Amino acid sequence: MIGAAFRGRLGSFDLDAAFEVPGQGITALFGPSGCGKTTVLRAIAGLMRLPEGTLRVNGETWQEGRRFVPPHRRAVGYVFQEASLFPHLSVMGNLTFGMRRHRGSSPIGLDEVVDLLGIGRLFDRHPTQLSGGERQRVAIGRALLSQPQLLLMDEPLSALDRFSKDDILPYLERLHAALSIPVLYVSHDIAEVERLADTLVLMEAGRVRAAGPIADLLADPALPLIHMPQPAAVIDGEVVSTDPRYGLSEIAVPGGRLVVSGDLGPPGMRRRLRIPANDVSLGRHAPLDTTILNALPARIEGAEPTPDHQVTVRLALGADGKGAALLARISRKSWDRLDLKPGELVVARLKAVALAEPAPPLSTRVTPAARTATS
Ligand SMILES: Nc1ncnc2c1ncn2[C@@H]1O[C@H](COP(=O)(O)OP(=O)(O)OP(=O)(O)O)[C@@H](O)[C@H]1O
Repeated sequence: MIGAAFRGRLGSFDLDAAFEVPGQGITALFGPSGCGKTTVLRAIAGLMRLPEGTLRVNGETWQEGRRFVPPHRRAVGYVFQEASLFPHLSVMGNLTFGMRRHRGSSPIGLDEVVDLLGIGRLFDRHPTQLSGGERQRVAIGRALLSQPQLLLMDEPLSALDRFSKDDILPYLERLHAALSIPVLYVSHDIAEVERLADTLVLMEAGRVRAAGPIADLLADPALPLIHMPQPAAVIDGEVVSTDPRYGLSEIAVPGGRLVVSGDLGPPGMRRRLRIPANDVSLGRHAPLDTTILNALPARIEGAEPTPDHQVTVRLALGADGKGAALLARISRKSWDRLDLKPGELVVARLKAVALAEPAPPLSTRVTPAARTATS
C-alpha cells in the first residue's frame, strides 16, 4: 500500500492532496497541466519537503510529523520527461552507474533489464547517438538497476513524437507484466493512462478528486472522464484461444467473451482491451444477421446526456449485470426510440476492430512466470 498526504503552499499554489493506492502495479497521477502532479511526485521522492506530509510505502514510513527520510535514503527510481543520461558515459556506463546489486529479496539484474527494454545492441553508444525513445529506455533501465522500491515516472513519453511513443509503450507494458515494483506514473495523456494504468489518481487544482481502479473511474458519472469527447472503457481479460485462420483471438473478460483482431498471445495471457464508447451500439435483441462478431448481454446502469444530443450509456457486461463496465455513446434519438431504461437488459454490439490494443511489435511478452524463472 502507498499512502500519501501532502499539504502546503508553493507561491500562489495550494496543494492538499491525499490518496491511498495499492503497493503494486501502475498508478497514474492524471489531471490537467498545473494541477500538482509533479509536485506530488517530487514530495514522494523527498526532493521537496512540504510542511505537512505523510508518506508510507509498503510498510515503510518516509515522512510523518518530524520524520523525513532524505531523498538519497529513499529507494526510489526517478524517470523524468527528458532522459537525463550522462553524456560522457556509454549506455553501459549509464546503466551501471549507481547500480545496486543487493537490495530487497529479488534484485533486478542487468541482463533482465537489458532484455526487457531491448537495449542490448546499444551498449557502446553514447547518449547523443540514441533516438529519444532509446534514451528514455536507457533512463528507465538505469532507474530500475538502482533496485528501487518505487519507480516514479514523470511524463516519460511527453518529449517523444507519436512514433517514438508507440515504440516505447510496449516496453512499459512488458515492465508492468514482468516486475513487481510499484510505479507512480504522471501523465496528462488519457490514452497512455488507459493503456498502462491499473489505478488512477485523478487530480484537480492541487486536490485529489478521486482514486481507485481505472476501469471504475472511467465509467464514474460523477467524474469528468466519462464526459470527455471520446470516452472509453478498459477491460482486462485473458486469452482463451486464437484462430490463425481468421486472425482472431478470444478473450475472457468479466461477464463474457470477446473476439479480438490479431494473435494476442497464448492462452492465459493477460490482455487489456480498450473499447471506445463510440464503437458500441445497443439493441434489445441479439442480431441475427450482422458482420459484428461481438454481441454480449449487458445491464444498463445509467445514462448521461451529452451537450450534443447524445447519451453515454453505462453498462455492466453479463446477463446478471455483474461483469466489466462498458460505455456506449448513442444518439439521444436511439435511446428514446428503443425506450431504454436503467436496470434493463440489452445486447451490446462491439466492433471487433475496436477491441484490439495496438498490435504488439514484440513477438512475445514476458510474463511474471518468466521473471520468476530468471530471478
Ligand atoms: N517551487 C515552486 N514555487 C512556486 N510555485 C510552484 C513551485 N513548484 C510548482 N509550482 C506551481 O505549482 C503548480 C503545480 O505545478 P506542477 O508542476 O506540480 O503541476 P503538474 O500537474 O505537474 O503540471 P504539468 O502537467 O504542466 O507538468 C503550478 O501552478 C506551478 O506553477
